[in-house]
Amino acid sequence: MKKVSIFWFRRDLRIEDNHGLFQALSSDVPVLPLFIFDTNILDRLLSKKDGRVEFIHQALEAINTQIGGHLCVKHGDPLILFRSLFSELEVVKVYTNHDYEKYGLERDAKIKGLAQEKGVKFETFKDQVVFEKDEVLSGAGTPYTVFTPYSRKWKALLQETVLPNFPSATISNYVDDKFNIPSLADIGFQPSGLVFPGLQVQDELIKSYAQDRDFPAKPGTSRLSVHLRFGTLSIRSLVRRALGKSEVWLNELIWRDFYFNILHHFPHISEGHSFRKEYDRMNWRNNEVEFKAWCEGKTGYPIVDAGMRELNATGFMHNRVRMIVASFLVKHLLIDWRWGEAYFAEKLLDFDFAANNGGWQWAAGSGCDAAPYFRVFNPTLQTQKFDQSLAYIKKWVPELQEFTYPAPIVNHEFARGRVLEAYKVALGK
Ligand SMILES: Cc1cc2nc3c(=O)[nH]c(=O)nc-3n(C[C@H](O)[C@H](O)[C@H](O)COP(=O)(O)OP(=O)(O)OC[C@H]3O[C@@H](n4cnc5c(N)ncnc54)[C@H](O)[C@@H]3O)c2cc1C
Repeated sequence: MKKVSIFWFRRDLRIEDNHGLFQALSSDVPVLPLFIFDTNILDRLLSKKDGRVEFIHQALEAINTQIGGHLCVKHGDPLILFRSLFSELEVVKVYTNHDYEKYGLERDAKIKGLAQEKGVKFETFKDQVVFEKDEVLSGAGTPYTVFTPYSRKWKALLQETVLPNFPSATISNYVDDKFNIPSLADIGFQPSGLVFPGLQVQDELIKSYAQDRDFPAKPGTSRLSVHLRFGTLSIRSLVRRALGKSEVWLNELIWRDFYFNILHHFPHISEGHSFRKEYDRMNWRNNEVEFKAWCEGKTGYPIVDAGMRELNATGFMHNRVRMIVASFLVKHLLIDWRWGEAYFAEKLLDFDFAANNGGWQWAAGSGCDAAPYFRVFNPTLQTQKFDQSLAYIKKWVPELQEFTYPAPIVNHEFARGRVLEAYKVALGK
């Protein structure tokens, strides 16, 4: 048997500037590039038209074309598949990039254990974030739980570091074998009908990001989140683009690192707990009819309905509107933030556990945020500020002026009083 190494693609679906892939290709041993459609993940998806699966499939086709057909794509349970790969091939080493999520960590520990049993090396690399784990700590050696001091330290560290650019696309030390990629239908999925955002962001957009980013009717944000989610773009390349052009956009990229940092240091958030555990005492109303109205964009609050309809139709929602709909679910309807978190997880193309959980806990006041629970967004004022001409709302709620459009599901002032009381009771204020 010929010796091979395996590079296992996961959230890093690109050839350019890929740390683990670069390390694998730089060794003498030919590399089998591998992707696994993991049935432990796919079997839990509710729709067979899930856009994320289609996005991944397209990214794999692109990689395979770029590397001349050498990409090996499998479908099944990674542990079982690695067991057969280790028996069919003389595998010297498995290379892959770090995963930070609960399932990924447990899966990697099992594969590493199996590799060790078979005498195969298993090594992972930092690729998905700029700084990870214990790299950004306070002077006292503790993790940051508030963004601003974290970002200050992050920026100071960046100044001391040369941000690497791994030339993985320039080395082609792949095995000779060529493979066919299974079709979407082969793995039990169908096209979603969604349009995926492009890979490009113009310098002009980055430069005017600070002025435009809060207005959902404007093309003022990059729409790169799905590419960062699946690694079709390198975070390092985007940080390089941001430097000197927009401090505000750079901060958004740092928020992403920040939430990975929270996930790493506070794993209880992966177990369904509030970041601030006292918030788990909240007594939610959890009215299912109201939850359905929120999901379907039928609350009678146009900005909330527009956001939910955008999400349902495109798999995307503008950040300002994500904050408004999340606040509305939690504060106006008194529905557990975990219900909203789960709905976003099902629908968002860019769904990422760390950012999504962080965003929802921020909205619920239970997260790592200096702003307290009593910030209750007023959807009407938010509309006046950020969609004054109603351009965004009219796009998604065309029946706004018609009698078919529902009356508000709840009165704002009443809801505000109700939620503040509920928080006071829960927190013993
Ligand atoms: C309730 C809620 C849930 C969210 N869920 C997710 C999620 O599942 N996945 C996700 O990627 N983002 C999530 N966000 C953050 C943010 O809304 C999206 O990253 C952003 O809207 C994506 O649009 P964009 O690519 O145009 O971002 P831009 O504004 O162009 O920002 C550039 C990149 O920075 C990162 N980023 C921006 N804002 C944040 C943030 N607040 N937290 C973490 N990263 C950020 C994203 O990777 C984004 O693509 C959530 C926010 C809220 C309030």
